[in-house]
Amino acid sequence: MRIALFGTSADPPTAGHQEILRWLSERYDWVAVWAADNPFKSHQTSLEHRAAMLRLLIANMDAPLHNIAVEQELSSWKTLETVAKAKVQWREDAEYTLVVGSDLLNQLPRWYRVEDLLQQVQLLVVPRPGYAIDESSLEAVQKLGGKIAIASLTGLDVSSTAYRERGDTEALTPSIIAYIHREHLYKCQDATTKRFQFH
Ligand SMILES: Nc1ncnc2c1ncn2[C@@H]1O[C@H](COP(=O)(O)OP(=O)(O)OP(=O)(O)O)[C@@H](O)[C@H]1O
Ligand SMILES: O=C(O)c1ccc[n+]([C@@H]2O[C@H](COP(=O)([O-])O)[C@@H](O)[C@H]2O)c1
Repeated sequence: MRIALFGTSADPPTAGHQEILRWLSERYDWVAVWAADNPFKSHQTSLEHRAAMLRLLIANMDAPLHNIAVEQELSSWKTLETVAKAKVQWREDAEYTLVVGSDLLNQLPRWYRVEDLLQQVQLLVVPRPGYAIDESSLEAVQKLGGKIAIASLTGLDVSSTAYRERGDTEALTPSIIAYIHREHLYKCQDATTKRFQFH
């Protein structure tokens, strides 16, 4: 069984995450996704809201995809811990692929006990506009034991930051926009979005 593990800050989840999930679902037996904290970032919304938005993102995908699940109990800021939980949930001998965007390649060597982590997973890097995959970053991760594959998909040119900082609703799907309005999240951005709509 081939399992894709995809953790996200989901602050908020974007159309970019959705596209990656769709792509993974066509290639892996099971796609586990969860909202998590990232110790290298601050988050603007509670983990509970971020997990709820992630569930909505998946529930509202065009085609019903029966092999994607929000496995929120896997969530930990230490991905090593997430993998340990995954191994309890599925078999020890399942093949685990950790999915990250190319923007994380430079951060990865600073992750918690990264060598232990890289021993237990394959790494799939999704190219992201603006974050070229350079040889030296690849080599650094390979030296730590990383078994790296590059996805044939290039991610959309969107980000959660683009929404948080500029109110870029192009990055979001309609159900996430509705949830943000209903729950009064990201207040400044919401005001910006409304102002743009009126002018
Ligand atoms: N458009 C994208 N293309 C490729 N990878 C992506 C894309 N969006 C997110 N990812 C990857 O998905 C994972 C979760 O991303 P994250 O939730 O941090 O989104 P983000 O848009 O990068 O957020 P932020 O702008 O807050 O940093 C990371 O591995 C990230 O590299
Ligand atoms: O294990 C770590 O040390 C570690 C450090 C930074 C990020 N992560 C995880 O990487 C995933 C992607 O993070 P982000 O913020 O880019 O969405 C998410 O599951 C984080 O918990 C994990």
